[in-house]
Amino acid sequence: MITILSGGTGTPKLIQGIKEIYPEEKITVIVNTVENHYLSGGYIAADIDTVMYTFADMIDEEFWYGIKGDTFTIREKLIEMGTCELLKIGDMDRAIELQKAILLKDYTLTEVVEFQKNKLGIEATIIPMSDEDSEIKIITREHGEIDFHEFLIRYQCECEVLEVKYDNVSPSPKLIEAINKSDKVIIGPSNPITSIRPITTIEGVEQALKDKEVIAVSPFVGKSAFSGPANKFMSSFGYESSSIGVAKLYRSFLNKLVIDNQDESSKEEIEKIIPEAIVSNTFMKTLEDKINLAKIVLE
Ligand SMILES: C[C@H](OP(=O)(O)OP(=O)(O)OC[C@H]1O[C@@H](n2cnc3c(=O)[nH]c(N)nc32)[C@H](O)[C@@H]1O)C(=O)O
Ligand SMILES: O=c1nc2n(C[C@H](O)[C@H](O)[C@H](O)CO)c3cc(O)ccc3cc-2c(=O)[nH]1
Ligand SMILES: [Mg+2]
Repeated sequence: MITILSGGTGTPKLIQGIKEIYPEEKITVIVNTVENHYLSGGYIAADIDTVMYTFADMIDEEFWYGIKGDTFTIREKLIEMGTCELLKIGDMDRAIELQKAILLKDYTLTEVVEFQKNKLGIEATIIPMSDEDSEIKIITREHGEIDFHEFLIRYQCECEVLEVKYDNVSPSPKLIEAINKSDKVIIGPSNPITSIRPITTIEGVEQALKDKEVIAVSPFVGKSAFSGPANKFMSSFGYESSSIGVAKLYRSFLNKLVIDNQDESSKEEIEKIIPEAIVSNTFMKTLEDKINLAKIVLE
């Protein structure tokens, strides 16, 4: 049984490869919940929904959020009536969010996700990192403290990032047990600061990871992330935005780091920080790329 630590965009691509070659019922995914929030009566759990939609083969692969082919009738009517939502939410996606808000009145997020993933025919286990809500804030030079989604969407990540803040939350009931029971833990190429670190800094997680074979895929090539604001977030934490920075951030529990062919020259330096760096193609453009990378992390 394997456990995968996931955020949104990066790890779901790797999951697409893993689920082609590994029994889905033996996969557990622990998902970041740091950005979850209520919006327009629904409960947005962006990274959880991206992981669910990826397993259910309904993810919109242009944006890595939302459901492919979704319509936006409600959004358009809301705008016509003068209500603009920061997030672009499709009608089917909104149904999933509304159902979460309805069920969360009587059930925990862990229970709600279990119910919804079963309804979507998903055999993998999907566990929120916490059942507690938290808020992630970005401290910027230009606008002070702003919401994560304001930073991402309204300001298109263009601010100077001074700090990233999020609450410490308690682990969801099955989190530590999932890590302890797994033969291997895979940290996907998600944003190390806003997707992975919120999981690894939860009480008990780092200790549990130290007893496991942990392999990560770097979300960086050279000094840049493949996509998104990871560069700025790493720098704000004092880590270089590179695979070397990832090795340093995860050094207390990481056994292996998969780095891109273009970073071959960093292998020696990384192996002074963690036991092993594996050099491979880490660009996941095609399903074949994703399967090849999955074979490496499952070895
Ligand atoms: C805004 C975005 O957040 P989110 O959508 O939650 O994304 P993640 O934090 O899960 O992942 C972003 C992370 O993914 C890396 N990425 C994307 N495509 C690839 C790829 O083909 N190979 C590879 N090794 N990494 C990939 C990317 O560099 C990002 O850092 C966000 O925080 O970016
Ligand atoms: O950058 C955006 N991210 C959107 N996201 C993704 C999310 O806000 C973040 O980009 C990532 O999850 C960052 O972790 C959505 C997620 C959902 O679950 C539902 C709707 C959206 C809509 C947007 C959007 O319009 N723009
Ligand atoms: Mg995310």
